[in-house]
Amino acid sequence: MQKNDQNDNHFNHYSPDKWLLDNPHDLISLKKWQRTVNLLAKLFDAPAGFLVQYTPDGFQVTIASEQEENPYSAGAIIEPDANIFCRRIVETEQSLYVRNAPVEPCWDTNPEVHNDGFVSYLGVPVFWPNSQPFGTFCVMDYRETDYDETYFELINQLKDILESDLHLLEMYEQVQKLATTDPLTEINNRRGFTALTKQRIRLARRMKTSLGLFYLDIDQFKVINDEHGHVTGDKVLKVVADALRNSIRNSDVIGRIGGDEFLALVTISNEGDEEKILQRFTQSLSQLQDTARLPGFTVSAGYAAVDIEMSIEDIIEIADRAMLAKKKR
Ligand SMILES: Nc1nc2c(ncn2[C@@H]2O[C@H](COP(=O)(O)OP(=O)(O)OP(=O)(O)O)[C@@H](O)[C@H]2O)c(=O)[nH]1
Repeated sequence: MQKNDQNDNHFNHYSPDKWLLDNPHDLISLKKWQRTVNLLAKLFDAPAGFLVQYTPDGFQVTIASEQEENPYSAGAIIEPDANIFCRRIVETEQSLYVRNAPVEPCWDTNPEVHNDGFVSYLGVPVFWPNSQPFGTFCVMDYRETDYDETYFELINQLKDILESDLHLLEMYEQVQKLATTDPLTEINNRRGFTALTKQRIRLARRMKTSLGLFYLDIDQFKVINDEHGHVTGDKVLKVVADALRNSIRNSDVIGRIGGDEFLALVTISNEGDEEKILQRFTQSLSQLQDTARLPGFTVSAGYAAVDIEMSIEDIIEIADRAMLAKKKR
């Protein structure tokens, strides 16, 4: 079982490793970006303007100016090791102006030059707010060009518009993360868990998959706090969250919904999966408990098969009752 990927069971729509086009969001107006890229091409009297995103998978055209002479459209992906102009920008994090590429041997293997026939390129790096490169904002021409200082200012001004949108997106992500994450264990809080669970139930309805819900509660947690102090109590909570993380799949959802209460929504593919998950949890918990040299403690777990017609609150109630029935006192 692989370590759980925070991106999948948290609300994390954006990261420098994901294509922005695959994660459309109301906050970003792609129409506005389209107008900005069209304007860039128009002001430069260039046949092609682009906003290009870079990820380890390569370069993706996020926006392409809408002109007949432009051979690339939004969504086009170029291999990460292709000798394209944008790659140089991402590597150096510097602007690049090539007036006449065919006379520069370093561009001989650039498909934009030898396949598409582009001659001139001007591009600037676009950054995420954390200073990681998002990609490039650029214009290309089939003719040799001689842009003056005004053009450099212009492309940088237009780029600022795009970067301020990326900033807004990042701030939104941060606020959403704060609102949905338990700061101690860094797993979902009740709000985050409920919202993600609703999504997963909708998906299960469509895909006709089965889900189950675990309700876990640490036994005598008050006594741990009273006898060993709150710092140890906090460590116990973190270890329980880590053991849960280690026992589930990427697409499962875990959360801390109260002081010492946890929930896990899991996909059930085969009969008996729930017992295997619980076994993995118990094993991982005991290992982590030993490593962290924590006082011995146990966790009671209740399980309910999810009836997708029921409300989440009712399903939680059933799992809670199952947990209480097993509670070690
Ligand atoms: N260290 C620590 N303790 C917490 C936190 N949040 C809640 N608690 C404590 O968790 C304890 C929960 O106590 P109870 O609800 O009585 O649960 P319990 O002692 O595990 O009893 P049973 O569930 O019946 O086994 C309370 O003493 C809370 O003060 C936290 O973030 N950190």
